[in-house]
Amino acid sequence: MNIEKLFDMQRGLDRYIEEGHDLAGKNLFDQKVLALLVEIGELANETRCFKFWSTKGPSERSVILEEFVDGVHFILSLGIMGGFDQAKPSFEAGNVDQAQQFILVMESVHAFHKEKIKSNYEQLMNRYFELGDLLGFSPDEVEAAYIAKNEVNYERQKSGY
Ligand SMILES: O=c1ccn([C@H]2C[C@H](O)[C@@H](COP(=O)(O)OP(=O)(O)OP(=O)(O)O)O2)c(=O)[nH]1
Repeated sequence: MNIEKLFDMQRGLDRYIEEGHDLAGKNLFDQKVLALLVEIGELANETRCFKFWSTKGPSERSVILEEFVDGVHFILSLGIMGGFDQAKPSFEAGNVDQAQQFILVMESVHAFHKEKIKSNYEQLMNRYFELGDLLGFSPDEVEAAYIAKNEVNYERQKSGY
């Protein structure tokens, strides 16, 4: 995965969205942190990994991957805002299950929100990409899905979404 390229694409999209909504220069940190938490919740819902009370299976892989890369967008965006866009993720998950990894990711979001420092950002990025590994996505698949969704995001902005 070419993470520098994804940071560049994210920078362009963020600028485009902010200019289009007259938000240039506005501090959107809290909104982006909440957006990321919501995306993580939506992702967990699609995997159904915590629904021990149900026999229904997860959503289609492509649906889960698209939710996953929505979160990638907000993680990159937060890294750009904080000046941490040199970060490089690790991809290998530890010995935890999906539900545990979701909780680790959410804890990292809160830690980064409390203290906007490089080590907290790196932990968040690593844990999120490790979650992708646990969900069965390769770095190249994540990159391709990110690029596709980035394009969709431009189209949605252009169509007044
Ligand atoms: O400053 C921003 C704001 C948004 N996005 C992207 C991230 C994500 O890929 C998408 C927002 O998520 P989604 O497509 O789920 O939008 P929604 O408004 O929640 O969609 P829906 O109404 O379909 O649930 O916009 C950015 O990259 N930068």
